[in-house]
Amino acid sequence: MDAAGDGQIRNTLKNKWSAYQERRQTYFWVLSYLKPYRGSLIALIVMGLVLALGEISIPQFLRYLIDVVVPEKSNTLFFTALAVLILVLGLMFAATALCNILERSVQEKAARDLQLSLFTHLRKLGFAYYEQHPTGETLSLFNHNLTAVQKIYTQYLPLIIRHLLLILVPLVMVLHMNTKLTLFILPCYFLYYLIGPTIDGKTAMYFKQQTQERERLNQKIYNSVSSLVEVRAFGATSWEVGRFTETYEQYAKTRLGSLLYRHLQFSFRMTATAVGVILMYILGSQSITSGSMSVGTFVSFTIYILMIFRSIGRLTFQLLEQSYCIGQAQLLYQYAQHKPVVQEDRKPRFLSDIAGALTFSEVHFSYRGRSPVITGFTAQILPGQKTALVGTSGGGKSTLLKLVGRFYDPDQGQILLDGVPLTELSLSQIRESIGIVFQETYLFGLSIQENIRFGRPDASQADIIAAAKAAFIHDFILELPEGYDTLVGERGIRLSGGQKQRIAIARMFIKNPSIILLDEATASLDTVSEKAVQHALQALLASRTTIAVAHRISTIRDYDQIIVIDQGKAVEQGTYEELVRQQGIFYQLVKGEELHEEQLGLDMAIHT
Ligand SMILES: Nc1ncnc2c1ncn2[C@@H]1O[C@H](COP(=O)(O)OP(=O)(O)OP(=O)(O)O)[C@@H](O)[C@H]1O
Repeated sequence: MDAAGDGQIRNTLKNKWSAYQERRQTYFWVLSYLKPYRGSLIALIVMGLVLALGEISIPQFLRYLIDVVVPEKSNTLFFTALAVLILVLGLMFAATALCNILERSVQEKAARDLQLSLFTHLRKLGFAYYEQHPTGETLSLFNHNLTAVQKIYTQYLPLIIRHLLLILVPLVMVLHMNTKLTLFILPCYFLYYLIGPTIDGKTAMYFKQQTQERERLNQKIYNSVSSLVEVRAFGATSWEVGRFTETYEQYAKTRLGSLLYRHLQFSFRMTATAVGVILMYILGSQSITSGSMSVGTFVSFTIYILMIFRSIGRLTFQLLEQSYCIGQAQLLYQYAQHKPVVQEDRKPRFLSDIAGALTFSEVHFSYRGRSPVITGFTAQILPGQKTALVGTSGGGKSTLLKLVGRFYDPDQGQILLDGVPLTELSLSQIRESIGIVFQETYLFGLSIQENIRFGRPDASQADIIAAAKAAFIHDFILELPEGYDTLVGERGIRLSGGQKQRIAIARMFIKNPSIILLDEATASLDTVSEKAVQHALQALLASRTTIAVAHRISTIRDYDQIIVIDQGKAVEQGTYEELVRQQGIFYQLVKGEELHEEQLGLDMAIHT
């Protein structure tokens, strides 16, 4: 074999080894959530053993009944055997009930702990994770993959031990009863393994594909629901339905393949079992006629053999299912290993009071694997000063806001808050002292009151009303059918973009941060709504440090400083008047906007 072939084999082996290692780590990671419930697990295993021993003892009773009690025609013996049988069955019944209760409780608790730790992790991953991972993918992880992990907890671990026992003990019994017959029959069952592994491999492959297709389908459903309005507005319903059907067909195809191979698996296993059973009856009847085996022994032999076949079948099925479930759990494991892009300092600093001075010193930043977005940005923002960021689209304005909120860290350079690098400050203090108003406001499907209280959960009713008044939304709220208790969102009333923005501003009043970041907060509003929101914003921004990404230059005339950003750098800096006087890029932007507004006015005049 040549060196290239050698290298290929080595690579394949290496890949297989690392895949095995990851599966092993995933399995132990899933099991680690069982640690607090060790006691219950041991009880489950003990109960499983009782059940298995009970099952194993029943054929012995039958043998005794057929070979001893029936020929002797003794009532005493019959009733004694019956009483013992009832006792055993009663014990088995109690053990089954206890097993079920314990199993449920362990499953629920471990799954709850896992879910909780994954949710906490999702919060830690924060903004950067949401930006890079589609919501459908995360939903699928939390629904489908989590259910698969729950299965590992419940059925498999205690059941595997029970089935192992139900194979080994009957095996010893049948070998002891009739070694020759056992050695003839058992290999038949393993006929399955001549072709079984190929079928198993195909089943696993289809199952994996099915999972991937299901994820794609979930994402598609999520996108379709989210884009319902746009799709209708564009009259693109048939295009959307076509795309949906295509994704669904692909999913259905892999699901069918997966089902087909599962059925094949089942049928081949049944055939192999049937061959064994037929052989057992032929050879067994010969042994009875020749007198080398009693009828009772043959009956219990048959039950033990069937017990072995059934338990091997179940065990293989469970091991396979477990292997699929580990495949599913792997995605959750990978997700749990995701490191947040922003890590809190081991000993974070906590400032007693935040004045709100921000310093950007030679900041460089690029999104992972992308070309640089911020390329040496330097600026100074004094406490309470209002700064606007303007510039061409894609210049890095929103990215700078994300860096101030510490959703990402600069690759080089520093951002300081009141003279302390953001990286040294406690993350919770940064989040508390910064308020962000986005272009789109998300309102929870709760009352208006709760939506405002979101800014500070311990706020009183009086604080909420004061905040709503400050945001010029109080009068509007009072006109609603249930005032502050009116539900908003999909199940409640619909609010206009401007009304939502003013609720977001009321939230900020309640939160009372020292720094406000505005990301084109009024860009999508009409002129009337914009005026109302601007009014509320002016009140909010008074004496707070503000950085606003401005869409309309007319809204930032009174700002203390305007920074023009081009390709991640501050290229012009000054007040509105100073920048206009410079006649540089900002001057061009102002002229462009004036021209645009003139054009708009002209168009309106023509149409009216
Ligand atoms: N999460 C992200 N991952 C990768 N690239 C991103 C991400 N967010 C933004 N970018 C890219 O970074 C560059 C700067 O984007 P940014 O949104 O900061 O610009 P902007 O000046 O705010 O633009 P606009 O005025 O159009 O909102 C763009 O090229 C954009 O495609």
